[in-house]
Amino acid sequence: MTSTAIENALVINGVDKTFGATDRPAVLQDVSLQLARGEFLAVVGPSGCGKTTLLRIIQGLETATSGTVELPSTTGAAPRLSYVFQRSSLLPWFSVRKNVAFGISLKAGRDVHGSKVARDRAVDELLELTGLSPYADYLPNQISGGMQQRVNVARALAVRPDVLLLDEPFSALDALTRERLQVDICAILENLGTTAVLVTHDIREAVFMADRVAIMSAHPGTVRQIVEIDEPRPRTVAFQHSPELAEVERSIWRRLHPTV
Ligand SMILES: Nc1ncnc2c1ncn2[C@@H]1O[C@H](COP(=O)(O)OP(=O)(O)OP(=O)(O)O)[C@@H](O)[C@H]1O
Repeated sequence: MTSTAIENALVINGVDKTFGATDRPAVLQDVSLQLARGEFLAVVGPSGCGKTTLLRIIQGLETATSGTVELPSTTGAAPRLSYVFQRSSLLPWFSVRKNVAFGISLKAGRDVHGSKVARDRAVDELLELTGLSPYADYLPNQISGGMQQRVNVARALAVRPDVLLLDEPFSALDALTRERLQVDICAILENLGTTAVLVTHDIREAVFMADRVAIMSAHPGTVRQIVEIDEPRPRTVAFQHSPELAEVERSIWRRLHPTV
């Protein structure tokens, strides 16, 4: 494997996807994307263009009809992927702490922490990083929707994923909670150097959080353009409401609505 390939955490090459019979229209066509380690890519596009299907193919929940998805490993160990969904997927009878720890025990066969002490320390650090320490002993139904999504992210990060997949993670939240989480999760991923792919309908969110935004079109779903976001990370609240962000947001919106 070349050093360029190893520097990439994810390489998607010419992925096509057709559900069912091959004479059905393709959902994805010739999708190619590369993510450098630590990079944050957002994917935007019209409803039904195949964004979730693409994440599911990366995760291995669907197989591509053709094309490849590679997760180059630097250590020889199998790469780890974590997925955060739109809605909270916490176990209601487990405390916040146990839910985060559960993320690790789920992948016990590939434990990255080595010992129980190291695992407990990793959970403590994640609770601290995500601002959840005061709520460690609460049950999911005793905390807000925003806090529940923090727990979901902490649980996904507990296995130290090589690539974190985020599928509309904030869309069920109110605007203020969403903005706060965008800032905090951005800072956490930057701090940990986590490579991430975010699927979102919210162009502003994509521009605020990502290093690059892939714009997809539908029928078939394909990557039309990739926009570099020329703003250092971690991103600040000032950038979230800046004219620069609004301008990039507008230009992506226009590309998604060429006839308006
Ligand atoms: N298991 C499946 N079987 C058949 N068709 C499917 C399956 N999963 C997805 N599709 C189809 O693939 C297309 C893309 O769906 P997908 O959910 O990936 O789009 P999306 O861009 O994420 O949409 P949205 O933005 O509305 O969430 C849709 O037409 C959908 O009906």
